[in-house]
Amino acid sequence: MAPLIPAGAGIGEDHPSKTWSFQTLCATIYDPDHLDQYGSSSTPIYQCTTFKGLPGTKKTAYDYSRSSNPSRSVLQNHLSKIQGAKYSFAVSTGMACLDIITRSVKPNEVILAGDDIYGGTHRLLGMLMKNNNIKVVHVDMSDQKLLAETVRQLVEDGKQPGAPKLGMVLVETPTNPMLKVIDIRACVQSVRKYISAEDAPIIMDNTMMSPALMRPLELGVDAVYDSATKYLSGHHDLMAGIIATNNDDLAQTYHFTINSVGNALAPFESFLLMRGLKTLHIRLAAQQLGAQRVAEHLQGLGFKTHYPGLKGHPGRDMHFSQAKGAGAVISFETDDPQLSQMVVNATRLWGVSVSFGSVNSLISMPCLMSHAAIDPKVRAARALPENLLRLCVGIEDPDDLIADLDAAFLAAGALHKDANGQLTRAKPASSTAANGSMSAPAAAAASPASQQSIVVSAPGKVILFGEHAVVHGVTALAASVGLRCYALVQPRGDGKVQLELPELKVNHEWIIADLPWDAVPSKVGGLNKATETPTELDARLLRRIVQTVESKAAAAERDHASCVAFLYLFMTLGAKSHQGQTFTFRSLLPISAGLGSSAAYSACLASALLYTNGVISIPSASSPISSADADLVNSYAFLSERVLHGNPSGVDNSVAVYGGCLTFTRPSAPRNQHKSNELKLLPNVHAKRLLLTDTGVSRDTKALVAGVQQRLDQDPSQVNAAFDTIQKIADEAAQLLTSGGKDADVKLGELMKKNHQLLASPLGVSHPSLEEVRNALSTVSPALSTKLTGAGGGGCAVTLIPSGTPDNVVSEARESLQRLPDFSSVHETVVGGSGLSVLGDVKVLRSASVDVNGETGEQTHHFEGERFAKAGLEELGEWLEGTEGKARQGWSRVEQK
Ligand SMILES: Nc1ncnc2c1ncn2[C@@H]1O[C@H](COP(=O)(O)OP(=O)(O)O)[C@@H](O)[C@H]1O
Ligand SMILES: C[C@@](O)(CCOP(=O)(O)O)CC(=O)O
Repeated sequence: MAPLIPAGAGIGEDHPSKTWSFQTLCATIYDPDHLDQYGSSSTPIYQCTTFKGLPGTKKTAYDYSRSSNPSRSVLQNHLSKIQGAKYSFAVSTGMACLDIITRSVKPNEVILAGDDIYGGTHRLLGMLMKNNNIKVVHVDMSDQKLLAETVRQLVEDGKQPGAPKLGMVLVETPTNPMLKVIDIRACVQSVRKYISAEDAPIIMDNTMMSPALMRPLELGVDAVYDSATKYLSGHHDLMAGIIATNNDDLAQTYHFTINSVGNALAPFESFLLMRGLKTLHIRLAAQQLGAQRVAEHLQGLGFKTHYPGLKGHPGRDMHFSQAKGAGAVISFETDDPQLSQMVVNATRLWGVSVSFGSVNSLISMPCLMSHAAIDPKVRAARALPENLLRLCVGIEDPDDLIADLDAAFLAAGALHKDANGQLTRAKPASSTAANGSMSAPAAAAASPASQQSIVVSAPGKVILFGEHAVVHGVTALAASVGLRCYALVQPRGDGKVQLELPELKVNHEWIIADLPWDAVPSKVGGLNKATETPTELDARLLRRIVQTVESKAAAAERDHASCVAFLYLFMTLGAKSHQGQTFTFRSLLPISAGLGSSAAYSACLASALLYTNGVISIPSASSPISSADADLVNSYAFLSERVLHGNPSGVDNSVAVYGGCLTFTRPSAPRNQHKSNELKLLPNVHAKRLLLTDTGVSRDTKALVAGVQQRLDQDPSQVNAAFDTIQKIADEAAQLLTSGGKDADVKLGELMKKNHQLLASPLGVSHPSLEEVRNALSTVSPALSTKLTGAGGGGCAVTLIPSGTPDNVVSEARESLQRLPDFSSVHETVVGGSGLSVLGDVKVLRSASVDVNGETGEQTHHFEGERFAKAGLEELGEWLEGTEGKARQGWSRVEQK
């Protein structure tokens, strides 16, 4: 028969191990009950489920591995030695320990727990409350008086017939993640004053300290558990939990439960844990030294830092009276959740991950990660700052860890470097209450942008003059049109990113952690995203993204480029640790018709990512988007355009972002001496009516731009002369558009025709379908001047409808277009209109339908994500923008420069 409960060390009183130090004990697995027949120097793995033989014989000390297994027995005996415990149990995870321990709490009993606890503990306690009618009371256990009074009250209340009785006390010190210190001896004393261990055992989670630093059984608690996934194993390569107790009854109960439930640690994990334990002492000593250095550095920089090793940490002396060291977990506050997120994103050496205790250093935001299971309101009530960062220091060189943190602070704008190279803390953008915690509404308001749903939108454009020439430094005159692209971003929690493109009939999904993050160059990862934009595409990152996309979209497919641009910006602005998002793009603009659908897509993509990564703040309803934010969106939109188009001029994305009617000149010596893009918004442009005719002939902007470059290389004098003329045309047109005057429309029409001729030859970008449109319309009325717009080669033509044109001429024009062989659609629009827009409060889009939960009476209002993806284009436009008589309120629009 297998041993019911694993025995203790099993060594005689006179064995020298009785005097060995912890360090020696850890490294020495000595177990006379399990001598290996071959004298193997490490304990073999008994990878078997059953053991042969009849019960009761010597051969059959074991029968079934769920009940006991030699690999686990050796581990448990070793654990008993290093914990100074009579009984130790090894199970599948730390949470499994709590599950086993809390199974003895009965319905209508109370578990008294701390108020700063791990999110997983909170979740399990919540489950017990919901399913088992167990009550949970949280109290700040670092407040001795409050704790004693709460215990007294609970015991007193429990005396009433039918009233809930105190059944267990759950303690952890230092707390996770605020590192609050609890006086264990005093806690035991105040609980035992009112209630016995039999009625209410005191259980301690010792994961933050491990037996290397604290032995809670010696301080009087009844049972202790550790997540052995952390320090005890130390390499982030196994999940395990351990329970220890000196109490015979508790040991019997735990053993019975583990055997019944079947969550004992498997043989291979037992072997791995034993291997990790041998270096526990030395690892933690090194980690602790590093943690002290890092904590002092953070405090020196002016961050509110929580670490028991710091002078002035509340309860520090108490901590050192019950523990041998301060551990290697630190938390600190930046006072700004978005800033914290940027810091996390900018670190390189610190792994962004939950958990702690590994030899590698980790950084995390508890409220988004380990403690996300706790409702934000509860977190706020427990004074857990949303901006809190948690560091788990590994065994790396502390100098490297500090240098990496400083670089991340600088990149995120949390620190400034002065002329002498001195680092000083930058004033946080949004500050919290003096104690660093926030009220519930403030916490909700500061909830990370990545958790918010938003809709962004950007218009298409029509180039009235100067397309193609603009790539080579000539001024283009362009205006936004009424047709727009919209993007809806919705948070999700499964670590996946989804890209839904209904217009292209595709829906792709990637696991964020599986994206090629290793290819993100440090110069991109380390950029201060709020002030800097990568100017060049990184060839390696692009290549790796193309490879990633290839499994979903073939290179020849239209969505291929959309996916590559999407992932390029997602990885440039986001982080591997992202919790997940769904992006849905809808385009009211015809795609690939020369109306700038790609630029509108790029502007939506850039702004959606900048907003939801917290790089820029989502404006409150209806307040304008600042021109600084618009500039940043424009620079990232240009990056996306570069992915889509190779060598774009930047005019399209500028119109998509700023809207209105503008001239745009790109720096290009010797044609102009500009140092950066010159963008001039044309004021007071009269509402010119335009017809936009889509020939339906698809073409490729990238190829057409490259074709013009080829002609320029082959015949520079002729092509440059054409560019000179186009420059004059654009200048004159800008004058006419702003000053108006007699015959302005006639003159503008003439200029359009002239510009078209030059695009046809020598630039060579017209197409028979475009010439047919021009002929058809000039036959209807010679007053209708038409030119190609955008890249040409098909796509769209733009026609100026001079003021005073009778309606029947416009209808006739439409009819004649319908008769053309190459014709897709015709839209009437006016020049100008708003640029980038954001709807931060998507609640306004919620339908009237409300679900009421029968049990709780809670109401769920539906934001119709599905409607966004599926609505017809006309319905979508009216839903998002409202109708003429009743425009949708709440949109924030770009301030006109
Ligand atoms: N709504 C959209 N969804 C996905 N991709 C889009 C969307 N709009 C544009 N694109 C991308 O932009 C490309 C079109 O760019 P381009 O040929 O320059 O046409 P346009 O003149 O309309 O900008 C598409 O092939 C696609 O990759
Ligand atoms: C041909 C060009 O001048 C405009 C391209 O516009 P579109 O992609 O056809 O919408 C190229 C550019 O400016 O980047």
